[in-house]
Amino acid sequence: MPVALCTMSHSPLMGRNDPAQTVIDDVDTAFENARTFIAHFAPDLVVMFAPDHYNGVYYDLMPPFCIGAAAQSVGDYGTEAGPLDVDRDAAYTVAREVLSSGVDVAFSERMHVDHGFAQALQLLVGSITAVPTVPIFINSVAEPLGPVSRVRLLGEAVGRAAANLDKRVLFVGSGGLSHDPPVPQFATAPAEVKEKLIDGRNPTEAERNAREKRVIDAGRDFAAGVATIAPLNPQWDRTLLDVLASGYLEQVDSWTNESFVEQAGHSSHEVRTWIAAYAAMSVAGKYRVTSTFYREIPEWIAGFGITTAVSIDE
Ligand SMILES: O=C(O)/C=C/c1cccc(O)c1O
Ligand SMILES: [Fe+2]
Repeated sequence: MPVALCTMSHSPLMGRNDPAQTVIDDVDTAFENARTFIAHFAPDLVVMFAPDHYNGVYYDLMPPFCIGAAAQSVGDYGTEAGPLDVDRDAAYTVAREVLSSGVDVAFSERMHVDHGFAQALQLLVGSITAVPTVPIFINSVAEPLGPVSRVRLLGEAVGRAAANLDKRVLFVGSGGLSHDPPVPQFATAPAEVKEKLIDGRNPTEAERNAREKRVIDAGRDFAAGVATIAPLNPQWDRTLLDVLASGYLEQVDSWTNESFVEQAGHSSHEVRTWIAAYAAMSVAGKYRVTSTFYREIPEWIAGFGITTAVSIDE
């Protein structure tokens, strides 16, 4: 069965702190093209790699990776809340293959997910229930992180599992590229924030609003050039896009986690989701990137990219 790929940056600041209309139009066109690509491919199953931002997964138990056999969207930033349409059988099959490959992955019968999953599903396929999905969480914010080579191996193992599903599988990666939104760091957070990072599930409406306002304000300041967060790095972003398109994914193995932060900001670790998706795609053989959109969008605190790819042998 054929496989295909779509990777995209997400940003909850879309629609909340927007850039010029011409930029929005370009992004809308790129998403329209991605949706057309996906509709043409007609996936039976979406296997989605995405991070969390302390909305669903906390330091009370922080796995590097987690496969969901059932998942609930928390509905942060106005994204769709409620259960995803998870293909439980496929999730178990994928988990068995990944574990037997020697990549230790957590497994959940009630995974909680945030805008990292929900926004991507809504933008690409219309809703969190539009297409059966296997959600795979990749920790991209909570130190300590394992080496990025493990993410590549996770992706390959998922790709092998997908090949045995007898389904048209679309791999999706949601996150990145260079960006440094004000997501708290455990090591430097004050005690009361630390507690929320350990066990912050079900915040009050006031708590959620305050948190979201802080990020929206940071987007405004960043676009105005007065924020203290790290700059976007379009050169780093383009290099990553080139590496992913080249098919020689082992190149990322030598990239240290420190180099991600230094060059592209703390949340650049979210590109782990893209690396996993491309690695999954690589299992089916050579692939061709069929579209690439890239734009620096400070208002959304994002080096913002969207790519699609198909197998060459398809
Ligand atoms: O509020 C958060 O936790 C994260 C917000 C954000 C902002 C910009 C780009 C992203 O990928 C984000 O997750
Ligand atoms: Fe994010």
